[in-house]
Amino acid sequence: MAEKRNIFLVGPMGAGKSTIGRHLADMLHLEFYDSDQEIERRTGADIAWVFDLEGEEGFRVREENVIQDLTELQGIVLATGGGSVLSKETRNRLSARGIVVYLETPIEKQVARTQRDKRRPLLQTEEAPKEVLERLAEERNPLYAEIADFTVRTDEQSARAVASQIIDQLGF
Ligand SMILES: Nc1ncnc2c1ncn2[C@@H]1O[C@H](COP(=O)(O)OP(=O)(O)OP(=O)(O)O)[C@@H](O)[C@H]1O
Ligand SMILES: O=C(O)C1=C[C@@H](O)[C@@H](O)[C@H](O)C1
Ligand SMILES: [Mg+2]
Repeated sequence: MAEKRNIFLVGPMGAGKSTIGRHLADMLHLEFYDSDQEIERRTGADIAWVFDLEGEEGFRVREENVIQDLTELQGIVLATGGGSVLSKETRNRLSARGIVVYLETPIEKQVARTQRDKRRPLLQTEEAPKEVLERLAEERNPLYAEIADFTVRTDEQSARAVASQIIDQLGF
């Protein structure tokens, strides 16, 4: 049987990877996975707890392992964690095992979309969320772009409309 293709969504916090990923999977009849949710399922703890107990370093090891396992599957949509691309191993895996879509959105939108949700430990600091997001963007945006097959903006249309646009660009 022909190999079923995977779609991997990358991009920063609040870009809409989890939300758009669910729509995409529904529309394409593919399985949906989210690396953050998978870490929570495996540990029985939420992301904030994992950061508290194991630090960001421990979280990144778990994230790399989860993505390693999930990229063995076929016919999935995977919403990756915003910092997962920091791992070269993960970037290589994503590039090799599926079509990588970079979801891009302005920092102001990221701030608005993440401000009511306290589940992102990197934004629960003294530093203003906008500054944290700008700092992360500087380091990570080139990494998202490096592995992206194509990029889609998520601030101009609804999540469902973005999913449709992605399907058009995938050509299947
Ligand atoms: N056009 C849109 N596309 C995607 N998400 C949107 C859109 N408009 C509003 N949102 C909202 O933005 C919020 C953040 O989206 P989501 O949690 O999917 O981001 P994420 O990229 O998965 O972030 P993280 O990396 O932190 O997991 C959600 O509450 C979602 O409903
Ligand atoms: O951008 C990041 O580093 C993160 C994004 C989220 O998806 C989670 O993986 C976690 O909150 C860290
Ligand atoms: Mg998410």
